Amino acid sequence: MLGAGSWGTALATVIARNGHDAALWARRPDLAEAINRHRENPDYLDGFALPDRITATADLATALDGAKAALLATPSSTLRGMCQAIAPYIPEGIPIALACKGVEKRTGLLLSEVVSEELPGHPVGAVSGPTFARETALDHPTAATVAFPFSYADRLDPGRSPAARMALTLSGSGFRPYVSDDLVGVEVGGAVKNVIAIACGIMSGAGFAENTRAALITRGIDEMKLLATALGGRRETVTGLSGAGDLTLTCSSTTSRNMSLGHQLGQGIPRPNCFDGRPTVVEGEVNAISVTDLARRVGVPMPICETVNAVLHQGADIRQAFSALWARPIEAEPFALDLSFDHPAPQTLQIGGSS
Ligand SMILES: NC(=O)C1=CN([C@@H]2O[C@H](COP(=O)(O)OP(=O)(O)OC[C@H]3O[C@@H](n4cnc5c(N)ncnc54)[C@H](O)[C@@H]3O)[C@@H](O)[C@H]2O)C=CC1
Ligand SMILES: O=C(CO)COP(=O)(O)O
Repeated sequence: MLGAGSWGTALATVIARNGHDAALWARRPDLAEAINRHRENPDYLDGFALPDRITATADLATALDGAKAALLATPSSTLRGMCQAIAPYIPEGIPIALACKGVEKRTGLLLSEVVSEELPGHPVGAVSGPTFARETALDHPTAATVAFPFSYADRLDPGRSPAARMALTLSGSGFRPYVSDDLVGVEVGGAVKNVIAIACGIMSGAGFAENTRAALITRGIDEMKLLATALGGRRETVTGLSGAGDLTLTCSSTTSRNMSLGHQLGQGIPRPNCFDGRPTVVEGEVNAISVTDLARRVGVPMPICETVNAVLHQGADIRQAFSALWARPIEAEPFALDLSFDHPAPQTLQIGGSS
């Protein structure tokens, strides 16, 4: 497990609890030492006792020595550098699963494409779904999708496919994996849901409530569907755990860092003061840029993601941006129906709610 943040630690716990040895790579030697000494990750999952089969190390060669599979659980923005760093040590041909979610900012590549570019010759997939780290570590009933493209040989013998083997490794009392061959659909869901969660947070922080959240979730699913299908993924995948499932979780409470960031911004807290000024991984923040860039490139309208990007990165005013989002010309649902008729002038939303 490459990355000893909250998610890497939780997934390593799932694997170790299932009776496998899990090497957990931490960037900082002092954290690796603290994990081994205290059987706890004090920085990212404090108060939770780690299984004995987890061994932390800050040395990549040690972490990957004899590995049967590798999971990448560092922030998406660090992924290419991580792949380059592990290239000399990763055993030939082992499956690599992404546990991080996003689209690369500079290139607009899906994270699996980044891994394949840097580490050719490995099956590359993803583990993605509605999975808060602490609940997963506590073995709360949790379900997620394990997605790898299926080769012809995998179809003939699915039980030996990388997806099935990864799913079997993760499958335990509380953790229930599902298997998919639609990696594109799964990755798009994981990248987009964080941006939509920021939108939900902004609106709740600004004083709006459940109608608004349900609208953003539902229209967010539509944005996911359009991007996934434009990139060759399947619509049905977007209604699964890695799409609608994760979107629902992430947009439901400020346990989500993405929802929480939006909520604080919606309350008028300046970005530098959010999370009390602590640096926090908020994937939707950087992915607001990469997702909207990618959407424009493939010609897909994603107005919610565009609005979040405008607020976070282009200095747009929350009230004006979200008013404009709500006042867009009437559209058809589903999107395919061709509509055109006169539309009234945009109205301004009453941020802070109206009584
Ligand atoms: N926390 C959660 O509930 C879940 C998180 N994820 C995803 O997992 C990924 C990691 O997130 P968390 O573990 O939650 O973050 P975290 O904030 O708990 O930990 C971040 C980790 O990344 C490491 N890191 C930071 N900068 C780095 C760099 N330049 N190079 C290498 N490592 C670096 C940190 O040392 C730390 O181990 C994200 O993509 C997130 O969306 C996915 C599912 C659930
Ligand atoms: O991806 C997650 C849950 O599936 C974690 O969401 P946050 O990064 O918003 O906390």
